[in-house]
Amino acid sequence: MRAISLLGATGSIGMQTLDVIRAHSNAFRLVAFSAGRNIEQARIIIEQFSPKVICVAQKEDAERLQSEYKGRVRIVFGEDGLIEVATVQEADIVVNAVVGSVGLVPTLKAIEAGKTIALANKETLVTAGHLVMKHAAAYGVSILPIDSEHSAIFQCLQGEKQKNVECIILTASGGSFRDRTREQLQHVTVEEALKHPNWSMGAKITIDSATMMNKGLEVIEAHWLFHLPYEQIHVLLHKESIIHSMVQFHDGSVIAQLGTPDMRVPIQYALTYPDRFPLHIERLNLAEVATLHFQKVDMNRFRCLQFAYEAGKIGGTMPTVLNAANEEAVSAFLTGRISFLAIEQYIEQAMNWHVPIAHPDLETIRTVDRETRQYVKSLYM
Ligand SMILES: NC(=O)C1=CN([C@@H]2O[C@H](COP(=O)(O)OP(=O)(O)OC[C@H]3O[C@@H](n4cnc5c(N)ncnc54)[C@H](OP(=O)(O)O)[C@@H]3O)[C@@H](O)[C@H]2O)C=CC1
Ligand SMILES: CC(=O)[C@@H](O)[C@H](O)COP(=O)(O)O
Ligand SMILES: [Mn+2]
Repeated sequence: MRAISLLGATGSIGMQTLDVIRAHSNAFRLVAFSAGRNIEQARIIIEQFSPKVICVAQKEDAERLQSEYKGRVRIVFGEDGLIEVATVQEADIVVNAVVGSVGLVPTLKAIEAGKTIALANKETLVTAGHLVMKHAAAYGVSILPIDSEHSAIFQCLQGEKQKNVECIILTASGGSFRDRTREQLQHVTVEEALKHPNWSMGAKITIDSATMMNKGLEVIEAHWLFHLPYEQIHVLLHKESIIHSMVQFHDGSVIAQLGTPDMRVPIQYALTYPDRFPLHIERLNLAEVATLHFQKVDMNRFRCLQFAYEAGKIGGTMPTVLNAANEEAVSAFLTGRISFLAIEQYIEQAMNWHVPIAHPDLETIRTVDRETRQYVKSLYM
């Protein structure tokens, strides 16, 4: 029986993780989880899974819940609460499915506590991949990817030697505006941006897919997870999201992982690794699909992807700035304060404003994250 602590249980990845736990209740049990502000959903999860400890974002919500569940569940809140959930003694695996760089410190603390990390929260690796990977190596902890492309690559690499990898190819759907010109992007709405063609996901990542920043974040995530230079990480447009990513080897062989787009596959693989459990999802029928499409990415059309490659290659605190600027700009777009194209404009301005610091420690990362958010806010407030 594997004991799981789940950060971000009320979100898209969180709820699908609960589906997997429910489907294999003989193999997994939920011992702790975190929610943000969705207290109604938190109550349902408490009733179904009877965890030991849960964390919510706000102190008032924690106090209210604690009086409801007195003597049954310990309720904590804020960043200290997230750390408590991430380090709860009973947990073997911590699934990190919160959105944003708020996931960084709980991940570091979970590593220190010796937990296996199943990582969906890509912002953690983008903002401080060097710290996370160094920490994981020092504490002998595995970081298992949940992001579909990285799970695909991880699966393709099983039994392979790192030295034989020529490059990896991340597939990209192109997001909600794949077929629109830059001219047509000027007046797009939040509602249109939130319609991803293939995946049902949280709001922030859906906007990231539309700007292609999602693929940019994934390039940096892949750099850290698979120890590859940026020159060996490629992106290919593939509108069907059936090939989840590929690895090309020095002998010219290309190994790909395919499947219908369903995040329960990579979530479950991270929880069962190195085993595989049955999963009752729609099977891929290639005869029915008949045709798969591929296209070169136009970096001028998808500027955020270009910014991510640049930030990754500069390194130091520049990926922290890329991530923080993106989080702030996406939040401003989602709340109707800036236009869709202003997202990339503010990220570019933040990267031009920042003087990168090499080999930043955690304190520096946190300072740069905070200052970048203030800088981006100053551009539209
Ligand atoms: N959705 C997907 O299919 C995929 C997602 N990912 C990555 O996984 C992560 C989660 O994505 P997704 O599930 O879509 O996101 P959602 O927005 O659906 O869920 C986010 C979760 O984080 C919680 N949360 C939000 N802000 C805070 C905060 N400040 N403090 C504590 N908890 C917070 C939310 O709580 P509440 O709702 O209660 O407020 C919710 O539980 C992201 O990093 C994303 O990029 C990667 C691949 C695929
Ligand atoms: C499901 C998943 O992993 C997302 O990151 C997905 O890949 C988004 O798709 P695109 O960014 O390719 O549009
Ligand atoms: Mn992905």
